[in-house]
Amino acid sequence: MTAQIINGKAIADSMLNQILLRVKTRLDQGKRAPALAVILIGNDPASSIYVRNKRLACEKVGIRSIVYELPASTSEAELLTMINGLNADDAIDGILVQSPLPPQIDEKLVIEHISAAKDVDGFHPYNIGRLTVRQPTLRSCTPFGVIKMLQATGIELMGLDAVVIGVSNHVGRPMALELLLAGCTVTCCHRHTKDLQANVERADLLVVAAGKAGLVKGEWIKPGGVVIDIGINRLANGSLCGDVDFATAKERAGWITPVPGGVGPMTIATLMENTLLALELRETI
Ligand SMILES: NC(=O)C1=CN([C@@H]2O[C@H](COP(=O)(O)OP(=O)(O)OC[C@H]3O[C@@H](n4cnc5c(N)ncnc54)[C@H](OP(=O)(O)O)[C@@H]3O)[C@@H](O)[C@H]2O)C=CC1
Ligand SMILES: Nc1nc(=O)c2c([nH]1)NC[C@@H]1CN(c3ccc(C(=O)N[C@@H](CCC(=O)O)C(=O)O)cc3)C=[N+]21
Ligand SMILES: [Mg+2]
Repeated sequence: MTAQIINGKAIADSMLNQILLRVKTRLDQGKRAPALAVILIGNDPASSIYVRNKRLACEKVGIRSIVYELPASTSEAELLTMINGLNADDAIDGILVQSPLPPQIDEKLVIEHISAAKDVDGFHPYNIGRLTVRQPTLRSCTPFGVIKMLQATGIELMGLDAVVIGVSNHVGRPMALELLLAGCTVTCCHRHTKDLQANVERADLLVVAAGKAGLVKGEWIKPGGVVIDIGINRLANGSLCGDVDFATAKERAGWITPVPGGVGPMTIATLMENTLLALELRETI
């Protein structure tokens, strides 16, 4: 069997078109455009590319973006002061601090400092808690983007045996919570998992977010299963790949996402939607 490729880029583009229409409607009604503040600290080349992609997406959908580029030497106190200002600024709807951060800055502290109502990454413990108790508000962009991608593809999630590899706060954990909310039976795998292969082999739906090229062998995939590869790895030749051996996995899976062109564009489209939602939610209080 050869898998159907899930075209995340196309699904994300149609989401962006719908967001643009919603923003235009606001403008026609005399309301203002949403605004996203992005803080980039230091000059990690990958982070610079992602931030540029976020700014381009904002331009496509009519969201005002303000990118703050701060030196790698920025202190934690300086960053927290800047966040205070953005939290208090009524013209700002979303605040995103690009990770990773330099070692002198405690990421947990920074995330908790962002107003939960402006946490368009969905990383704040309040927003993670909302998802945990089945009352999601602002949902983490990558996991929620994966759910939207599966819905757009027409894949029924209720009752599936889902296996998530990777349990980070930003990706793996909220992914497992999203799948639980969607009615899957969820298994979480990590570095201490005894038999990764055995878990993968029984997955109707496999979601991989480890950041290790070649971690999942194509031969492990359950025939006809759904494979979502969140991993982004840059190879020595400059090309990108995921965590799953794509060429072999696609000969067994029913559905599979490519890297690039799979989950990445969905993450960015969901960030745009969250920014609009953050504005709408603040308008109702
Ligand atoms: N497509 C997109 O939109 C996005 C892609 N990414 C990509 O997704 C990947 C994961 O990101 P992130 O969660 O932030 O990464 P982290 O490094 O924070 O977390 C990786 C997780 O994978 C687990 N892991 C690592 N190696 C193994 C292994 N050999 N076996 C089992 N589990 C393992 C780790 O386990 P342990 O906790 O035990 O160490 C950890 O839980 C990266 O490639 C990143 O670039 C990230 C965000 C968005
Ligand atoms: N506060 C914060 N929020 C994030 O959401 C966040 C972050 N920090 N730090 C880094 C990770 C990574 N991430 C990606 C988003 C889009 C693509 C993406 O668009 N990828 C394209 C390829 C892009 C390329 O060519 O490099 C694709 O997969 O098709 C990738 C990775 C968001 N992250
Ligand atoms: Mg991480």
